[in-house]
Amino acid sequence: MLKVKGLLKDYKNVRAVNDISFDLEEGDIVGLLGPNGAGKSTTIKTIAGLLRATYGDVTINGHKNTSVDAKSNFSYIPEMPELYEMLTVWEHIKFIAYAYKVSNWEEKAEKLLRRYDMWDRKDKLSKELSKGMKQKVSICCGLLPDPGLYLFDEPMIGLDPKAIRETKIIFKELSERGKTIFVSTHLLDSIENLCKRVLVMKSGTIIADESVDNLKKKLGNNTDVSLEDVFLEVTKDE
Ligand SMILES: Nc1ncnc2c1ncn2[C@@H]1O[C@H](COP(=O)(O)OP(=O)(O)OP(=O)(O)O)[C@@H](O)[C@H]1O
Repeated sequence: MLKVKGLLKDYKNVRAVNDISFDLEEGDIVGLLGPNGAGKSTTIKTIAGLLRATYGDVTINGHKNTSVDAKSNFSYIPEMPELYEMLTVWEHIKFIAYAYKVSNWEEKAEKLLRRYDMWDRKDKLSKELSKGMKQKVSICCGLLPDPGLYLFDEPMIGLDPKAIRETKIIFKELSERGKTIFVSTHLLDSIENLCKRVLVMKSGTIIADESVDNLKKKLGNNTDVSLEDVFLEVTKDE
């Protein structure tokens, strides 16, 4: 579904992503972990085509990531929700529905907004929403077109516990329907039981690409070991 080959991204004087390669298959939920500045957001933005790769190839369902065919087959949900201040929640949803030609969109949108406790706020302007509410709208907009691939950058930040739980349930439902989810996060316990596989980045490179179980085994197969323990161990400075 997603193929990343030899991806390298330089900002002026900074090599943010240094020659990374990986593939994601249909139905995968893969976590992208790493300390601050590791290159997670840059990787996701480059896959989404918002940043131009310095080198390397990214394909989505066999199509180059910047092509229209690829763009119609993924949703990118950014770290900071980017909404139009003077549009209401419902107008955002309608905009996405029209842009992606979503059939039966009103019914789907109502279900999504209800799941995120946003139905009663559908006529509010986005500038009147809290940070968490904006995040919920951003997630609903990403979910509405029902693409094959979801790129989530820190989706849980700012969400209340109920919305975090709902998001995890939605991830599972999407995966069961063969959708692919690539999710960066620092909230390790939020994905521990969700992602079978994690990529760990540090200083622009992938230092681990394994199942959570395998990573735990590397720490002695202790059943008390958490993903947080594993993360701190693999990312510690030598
Ligand atoms: N617009 C930019 N211009 C120059 N350097 C940048 C820019 N954006 C990010 N960087 C640098 O690229 C590197 C990777 O940043 P990135 O935001 O991808 O990391 P991250 O893993 O998402 O971090 P965080 O967990 O803090 O969100 C860092 O060294 C950062 O300082």
